[in-house]
Amino acid sequence: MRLAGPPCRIYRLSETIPSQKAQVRRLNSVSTVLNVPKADIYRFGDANRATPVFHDVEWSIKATDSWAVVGTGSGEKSSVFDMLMGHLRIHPPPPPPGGLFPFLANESRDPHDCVSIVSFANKRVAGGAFYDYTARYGAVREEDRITLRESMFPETINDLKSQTRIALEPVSTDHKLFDYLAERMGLQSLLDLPRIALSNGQTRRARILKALLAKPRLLLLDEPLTGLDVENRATVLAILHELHAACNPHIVIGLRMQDAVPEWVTHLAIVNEGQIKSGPKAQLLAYKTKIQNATALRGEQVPHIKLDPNAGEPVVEMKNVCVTYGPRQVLKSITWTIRKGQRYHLQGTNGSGKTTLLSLLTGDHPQSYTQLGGPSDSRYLRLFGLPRARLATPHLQARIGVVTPELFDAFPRRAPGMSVWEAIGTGFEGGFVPKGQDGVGIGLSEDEREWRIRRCWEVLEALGPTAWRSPSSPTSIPQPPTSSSSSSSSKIPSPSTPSSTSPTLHQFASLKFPDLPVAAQRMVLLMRALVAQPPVVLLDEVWSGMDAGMVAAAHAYLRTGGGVGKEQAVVVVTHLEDEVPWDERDGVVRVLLKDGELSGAGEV
Ligand SMILES: Nc1ncnc2c1ncn2[C@@H]1O[C@H](COP(=O)(O)OP(=O)(O)OP(=O)(O)O)[C@@H](O)[C@H]1O
Repeated sequence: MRLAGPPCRIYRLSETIPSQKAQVRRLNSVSTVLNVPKADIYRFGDANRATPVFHDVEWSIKATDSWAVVGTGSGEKSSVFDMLMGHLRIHPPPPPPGGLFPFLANESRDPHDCVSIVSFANKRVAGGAFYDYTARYGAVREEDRITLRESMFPETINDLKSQTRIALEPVSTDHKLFDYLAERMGLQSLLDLPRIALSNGQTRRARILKALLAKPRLLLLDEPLTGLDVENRATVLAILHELHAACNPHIVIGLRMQDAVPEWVTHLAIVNEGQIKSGPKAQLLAYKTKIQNATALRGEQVPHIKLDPNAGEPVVEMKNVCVTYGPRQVLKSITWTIRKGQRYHLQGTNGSGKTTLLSLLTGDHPQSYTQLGGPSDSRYLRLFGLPRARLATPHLQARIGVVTPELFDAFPRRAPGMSVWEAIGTGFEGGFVPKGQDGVGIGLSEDEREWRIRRCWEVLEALGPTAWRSPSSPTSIPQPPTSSSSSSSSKIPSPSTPSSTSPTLHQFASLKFPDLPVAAQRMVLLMRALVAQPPVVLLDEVWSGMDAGMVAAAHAYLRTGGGVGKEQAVVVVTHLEDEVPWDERDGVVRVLLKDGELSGAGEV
């Protein structure tokens, strides 16, 4: 049974939260939010003499200041958030009575309920098993029917079998705050949709809203703007600023080194090579820029290659293609021809249908079957010269290299997990299970097998840690397994060229994919998408969560012709133009999806 939500009325923020002034006064009287005395930070279980995660940290956050933690996604920034969540040992510990969070000294609630985190840099999927991320495109299963509104108030969900209420603690009873935030965040019209139907950016906004409803006193938001379009970035930032200014809750955000620092942030904690430098923004911005430039330069130095956009044969032909869910028409009439050699930047606001459009090409969307196929039909979807319905989905998976946020979240991580080598090797078939003794496939001719092994080493060399890791900061990549029982099940064949024999690459290839920091996992999935040199490559929000050095290495590889060649077509989806490896000098075509129509696609 679907429950009607609370009546919708728009409230002003000042009405929805306790008097700002009173709150700020109360906080000022105990004005220290966070206090880390001069201390070393260790993983739990490490002896005091072990190498600390961070040395000599001295960090204090006053309630009146606004902080951002800036760092790489390779583990260091998330370790700072781990420390703030109490998952690391601080030695010597912050002194009582306040401890780490003096402002909570008189708080009646459990401190664990007072400090919460929402991380977009670091999503880990429970259980690690592969799940069918394409479920959101099809008929929604009963258990996936939970609406966005119900997910905000789980106590309103009925048990599927007994049809009685599940006894849960209310997340929040503050319907005023809920209505206010849902309206401002553009979520009101989505509240009664199944939660799994939401787009990536819509889901991210919903996660922030849910965290705010739980009324933490301190909210840590790691990379809260990832995947949001330009307008939503501004809105979310403005809301966070308002809430933070009212100290309800106090907010600390996490940023990548290459991200712009919001205007209202007054202080930075910059994490680099085992050190946390903290202080006023004005004093630390130059330091941040220096680290950023040191890693980003390589990408800039790659020359532009002007591509001939109309040279290749069509690999995708769409005419008047549409996708509807009941009365909701997401794609109205899409006409688009993608040719070999073309580079597209697909633009559009959150929820405009970009992922839906790409899922038609990959065959993941059931409505891809219902589009017609003959060139004389008034609407059709043809892939590689054939009607989509005549192509088996595994055949499409082998011919389209793809990275999307959904695939990243769903990729199998269950223990003991694939090795990096095996994860890359699955890219030849586009599946999720490593195949063959070498992890590059079965039933191959010797030439094909050798070519595949060579390609794995090529992508590892171009996009592996030797291409992006600073030699002075080796800490962020875990060590390879020592026991034979934990080593990879596929044998890693030696490279044929001496340049690829770096021990670092061998070690990296044998690591377990799930053990890698999230940014490195993203690089591995990019390698997987490129390894087979498929005729079509779809890169949807691949750069989010990557460090500047990784983005630079990936851009350089894609632009030099090693990553993708003239026989391949590439579609990049990102909200930031700077993140597209090619620009107008290379012949990139920018297409915009708006109101279900695609503009800028040129020919029919
Ligand atoms: N089963 C469904 N029922 C109704 N609407 C749906 C369903 N599935 C998806 N939608 C809607 O389709 C729209 C397109 O979603 P899609 O993921 O393609 O957007 P997007 O452009 O990729 O967004 P983002 O930039 O946030 O990733 C969204 O508004 C979504 O809510």
